[in-house]
Amino acid sequence: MSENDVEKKVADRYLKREILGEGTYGVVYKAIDTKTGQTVAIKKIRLGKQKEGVNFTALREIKLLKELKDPNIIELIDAFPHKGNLHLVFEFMETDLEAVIRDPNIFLSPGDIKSYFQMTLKGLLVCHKKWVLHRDMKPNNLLIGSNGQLKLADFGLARIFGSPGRKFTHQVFARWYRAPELLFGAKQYGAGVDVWAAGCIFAELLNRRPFLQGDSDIDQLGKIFQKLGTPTPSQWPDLEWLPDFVEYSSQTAQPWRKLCPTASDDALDLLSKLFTYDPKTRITVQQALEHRYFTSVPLPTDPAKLPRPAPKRESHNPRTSDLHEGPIVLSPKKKARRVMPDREVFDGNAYHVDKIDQHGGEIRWAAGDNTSRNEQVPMSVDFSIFGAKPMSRPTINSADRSHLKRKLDLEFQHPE
Ligand SMILES: Nc1ncnc2c1ncn2[C@@H]1O[C@H](COP(=O)(O)OP(=O)(O)OP(=O)(O)O)[C@@H](O)[C@H]1O
Repeated sequence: MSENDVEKKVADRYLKREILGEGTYGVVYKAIDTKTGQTVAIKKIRLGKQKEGVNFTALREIKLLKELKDPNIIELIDAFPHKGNLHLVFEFMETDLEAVIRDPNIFLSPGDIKSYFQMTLKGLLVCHKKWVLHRDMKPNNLLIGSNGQLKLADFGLARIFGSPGRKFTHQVFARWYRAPELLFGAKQYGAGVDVWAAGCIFAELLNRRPFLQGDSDIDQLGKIFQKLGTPTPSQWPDLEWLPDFVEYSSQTAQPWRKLCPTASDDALDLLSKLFTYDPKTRITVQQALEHRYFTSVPLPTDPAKLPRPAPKRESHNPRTSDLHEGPIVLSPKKKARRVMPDREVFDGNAYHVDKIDQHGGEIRWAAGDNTSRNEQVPMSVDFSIFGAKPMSRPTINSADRSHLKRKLDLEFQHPE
């Protein structure tokens, strides 16, 4: 049996349904796993031509993700290459935290907020215990299942496939959750970046609106300082050594009570610790979970009782309920909110940060890497070879993504 036959057989296990949307790494579509009958979400990532050889690091890290099994982490059920694309098969999730936060019909009680945030931290703790950072924590990456369980998604993808090009509109939103050390160009960073993002998500749950909405990296820092005050040398001794350090005019911190008026004292205390400027003294996820906020009344709501929006992708539509009919392409509503034309500025510096020394000293996006984030760098995967040296990080530009989408639509129209 040729390698292609093996690939085809694996791919045939899944019956493609409608497109769910398109994210930073490619198109995501709903599918049925014919082996188990389970509904799954398949993320299709273009790999490019095989001439680049093996991306051993990507394979190893995908394997690592597959092994990460936890109630608060989305399960990576399968991963396989097919027709030059890498397909990542995840359990299907009904909705996400962004949809919960934005739904005006949903009232979130203090216990509900506590429950959603506790599940977020529990998922993060599992990642951090395995020395894996999420690096792209934001409410739409926190998926929610039919039983109310919240699960971290898009976990580790930034590290495997590289940080997406700055021209993606998606990145505008990622910025709001970005820790100040990243905005100041830190080359080495740790779990604190996820803790900062978790703080932003917590404040967003409490206020029902994004907490720090900058429209450029510089503006993002401005927004942070405007609320939390400019960091003093005693608060963050190493700040001035960061590569992109610039001095901001001094501002004093606003009281937390004013920033999150509806929060309890315990919630405000936890918030202030999550937003510690110096990453070295920022609270850890473990410490955050041990904070008295989680043991004081009201206790976290049972996940099954949490309010959730109506499932955004019902299959009740008679046109989609028959597996043998052609798929309906659905564009999730929330994407509309993401398009912010003319706001993206490529400053060329602040995203030289995708390096971390958490996994055996590996540095990703080597310093001085001159690969433009706007260029396509094909990645190829050869599942039969191990031990080759890691390749450079690939990126997928928006032209590729449109191409990929067109191709996918064509495949739907002309099933093999
Ligand atoms: N496991 C899943 N179950 C159901 N829907 C999913 C799943 N994973 C992703 N989706 C949906 O597919 C679409 C694209 O998701 P993807 O994670 O690629 O991008 P995103 O979260 O919208 O943006 P970004 O790439 O910036 O995080 C979204 O509408 C998302 O809700």
